[in-house]
Amino acid sequence: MTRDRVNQLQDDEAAITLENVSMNFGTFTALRPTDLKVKSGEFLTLLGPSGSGKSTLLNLIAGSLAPTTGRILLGGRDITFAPPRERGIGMVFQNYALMPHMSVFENVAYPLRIRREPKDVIGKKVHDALARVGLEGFDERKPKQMSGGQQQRVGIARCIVYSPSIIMMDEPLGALDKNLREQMQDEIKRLHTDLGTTFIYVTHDQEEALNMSDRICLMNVGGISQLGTPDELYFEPRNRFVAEFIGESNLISGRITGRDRFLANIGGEYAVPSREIAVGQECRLMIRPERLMMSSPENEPAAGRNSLRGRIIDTSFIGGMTRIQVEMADGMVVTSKAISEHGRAGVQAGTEVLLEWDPVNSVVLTD
Ligand SMILES: Nc1ncnc2c1ncn2[C@@H]1O[C@H](COP(=O)(O)OP(=O)(O)OP(=O)(O)O)[C@@H](O)[C@H]1O
Repeated sequence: MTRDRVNQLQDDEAAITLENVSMNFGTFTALRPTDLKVKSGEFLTLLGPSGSGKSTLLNLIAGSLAPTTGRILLGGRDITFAPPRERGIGMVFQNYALMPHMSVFENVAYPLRIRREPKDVIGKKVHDALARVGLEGFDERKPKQMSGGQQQRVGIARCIVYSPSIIMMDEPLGALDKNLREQMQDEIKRLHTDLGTTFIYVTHDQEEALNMSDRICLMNVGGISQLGTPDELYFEPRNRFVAEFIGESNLISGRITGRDRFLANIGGEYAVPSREIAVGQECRLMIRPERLMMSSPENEPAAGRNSLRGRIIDTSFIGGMTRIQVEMADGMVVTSKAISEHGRAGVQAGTEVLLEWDPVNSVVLTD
């Protein structure tokens, strides 16, 4: 997804607004006071490690939890204490939560029966929903006669059948194997595009979040670490947690010595993108492994580039890319990544190399 697309989603068209929302369980704070605007029509992912507060935030929006402080607005309507059924928010769960004794048709029809829709309308809507998830002809099956992926498609059909204004999915692909997960990621993305509905999606899998989202809300210990597009989080991480959670990163500790100068603690001064940071401020310099260009140690770095010299201590072939670990004379180890080439020479352990990078491809992190 592009930033252009996210910019098209207007801020003032918030589907959900959280103002100062927090959640305590007894003396334990699961969610610190949080502000969040989910834009109408966007695919927003709540990403974070286990225990970071993703499900708590989702349950507050769904109405299965009431916040300790703050307000939750759906469109302009205050729903902070409204019961879940009055919110019109659809949910898809990791464990599918299907009714085992009911057929696929009856499971998907259930939300419409509760809403007392006429029989012929129910028949049409259920078949439309099943067609959208590729389950035509499965009406009479029972959930246990289906694979995990098929059961989750039923879960999704049951959610979209009554056209909720917001669809929330809590680790919906968590129980599926990798290939099926990737296939269903694409299906869910397509569904989001077709429906145009606001999606709020929970996962702890960063690749899934990068692949699917318009924006990612990265959470850590009960708070939002950064909210932004996938490329903002990858290229402009706000702090060390974001830099390490999203993708791989090299972090060099040191301090700022001038407007665009950085001195590493273990020695070596580097050019960095200029930022308003006080001279002397301790910080870390972050460089993504694929930005460290490797070449022969006889080479001189190109003008304006930073460089390190070291020795390869390990390489791992990971398909399209090869990870190369390089140790400097002072013991610091950095990781470089290069496009794999069949039978490539010169990347075996023990080889001396020059690593260089353009300062614009590094980020100074102050916390
Ligand atoms: N009902 C509860 N009572 C007490 N503590 C709770 C309760 N629900 C959640 N917590 C705690 O709140 C914190 C956040 O939990 P939450 O389920 O929101 O995390 P999560 O990011 O969704 O994690 P996971 O990826 O493991 O599902 C955790 O430390 C959890 O133990």
